[in-house]
Amino acid sequence: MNVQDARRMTQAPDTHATSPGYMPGWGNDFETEALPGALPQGMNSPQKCAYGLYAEQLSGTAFTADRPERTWCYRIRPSVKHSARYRRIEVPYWKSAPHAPADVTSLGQYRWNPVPHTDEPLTWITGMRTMTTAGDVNTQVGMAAHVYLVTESMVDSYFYSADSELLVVPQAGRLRFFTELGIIDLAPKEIAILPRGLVYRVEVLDGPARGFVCENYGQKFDLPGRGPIGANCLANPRDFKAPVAAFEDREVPSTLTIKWCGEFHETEIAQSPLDIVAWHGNYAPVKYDLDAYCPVGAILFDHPDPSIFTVLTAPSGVPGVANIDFVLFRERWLVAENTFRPPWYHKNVMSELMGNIYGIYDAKPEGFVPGGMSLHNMMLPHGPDRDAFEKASNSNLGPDKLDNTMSFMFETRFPQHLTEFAGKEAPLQDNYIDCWADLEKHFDGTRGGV
Ligand SMILES: O=C(O)Cc1cc(O)ccc1O
Ligand SMILES: [Fe+2]
Repeated sequence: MNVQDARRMTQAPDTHATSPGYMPGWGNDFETEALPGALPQGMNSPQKCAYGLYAEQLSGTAFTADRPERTWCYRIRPSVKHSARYRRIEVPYWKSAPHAPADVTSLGQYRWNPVPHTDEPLTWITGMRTMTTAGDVNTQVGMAAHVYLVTESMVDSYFYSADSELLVVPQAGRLRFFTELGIIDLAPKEIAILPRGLVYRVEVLDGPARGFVCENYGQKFDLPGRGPIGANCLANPRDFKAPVAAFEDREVPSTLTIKWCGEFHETEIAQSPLDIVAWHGNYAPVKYDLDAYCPVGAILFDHPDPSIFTVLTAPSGVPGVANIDFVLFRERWLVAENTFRPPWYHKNVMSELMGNIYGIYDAKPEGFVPGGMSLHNMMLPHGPDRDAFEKASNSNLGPDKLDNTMSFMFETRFPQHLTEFAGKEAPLQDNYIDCWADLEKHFDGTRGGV
């Protein structure tokens, strides 16, 4: 294809690629071009780039990082070309740490029903509802947990977060993330990571859409070390998919919204910023199918720590203590003998925020419903509800499949603070702690053994 033909192909429709394509592998050094020959070979900064493109680097780690993560982009215009100064805007429901409202207490066991949609049309930006924040966005530690309610596509409107990478966990509906580096379509049972600094717009493919977001202010998510498990199982690198290059050549007045130090700013731009024709590098968005997660568990007795179900971990700088672990409780066989099989009762120095994607969670057969969330904050006791305890203590133990279940946990070393939304507007279950009220005293001091 010659250059003229290739250019024509980008004219109608405006978008060069309308269905996504993906490249497999976690942390690979990818290369991809939407037009042939757009990617310089053997160097990054040629004096003139093919097709009259501009070269621009996106640095996701410091220049001097041991394993730098950066991507070279070949784009129609450099992203510095926008036509207005940044001006502050209000996005009232998207909060950042530190944020601990005085009239909301975070000390407690909390559970919410699914946050319902309303008649209000909401985009990815206006539909973000922060539930908790932890750490400090300015010092780049901690996280925020959000629910998103999205009914409308972003039109001539683009967004990036300078504060964070976003881990997106859909629960209902399908979304398209048209990013600078390509297109990711996302449905429930999949997750995506949108790196810090990457521009995108979000379209509704099948709405309304609801899901969860973990906003990571700190060091990027990585695959956990598998230790004695060895080289396979859990999340395998090849199941992560980065998009192939896709671009738009559209000259329409547009807005670009930036989240920066917890504040939102807007600028005008005369064209679509999604104009990267080719790129190479290892700093890219990815998606992952949670059905590809291969759980490893107890095959004789006892209940291991949930860290065996870690999909991704974001380090905090302290070895073994994560800024965030993303943990998946999916379908699996329970075979442990002579064992209380559900999660045990415990208090944890880490703070556990859980969400239900579908089905029933074994420790909470009632009340923790798809789309719902719970929070067991730092050092606050929790565990199976009364019915789960009685059932698991008395059932005949054969091999048992936990079917139709997918829940997850955002676990952080920092206490999580409820927002006003989480404490006052979201459908908080006021009676949650009653699920433990009927736990009986079984103690009999005259009887040894069981
Ligand atoms: O609290 C929870 O339900 C999450 C959890 C699950 C598990 O299997 C062990 C510990 C734990 O915190
Ligand atoms: Fe727990």
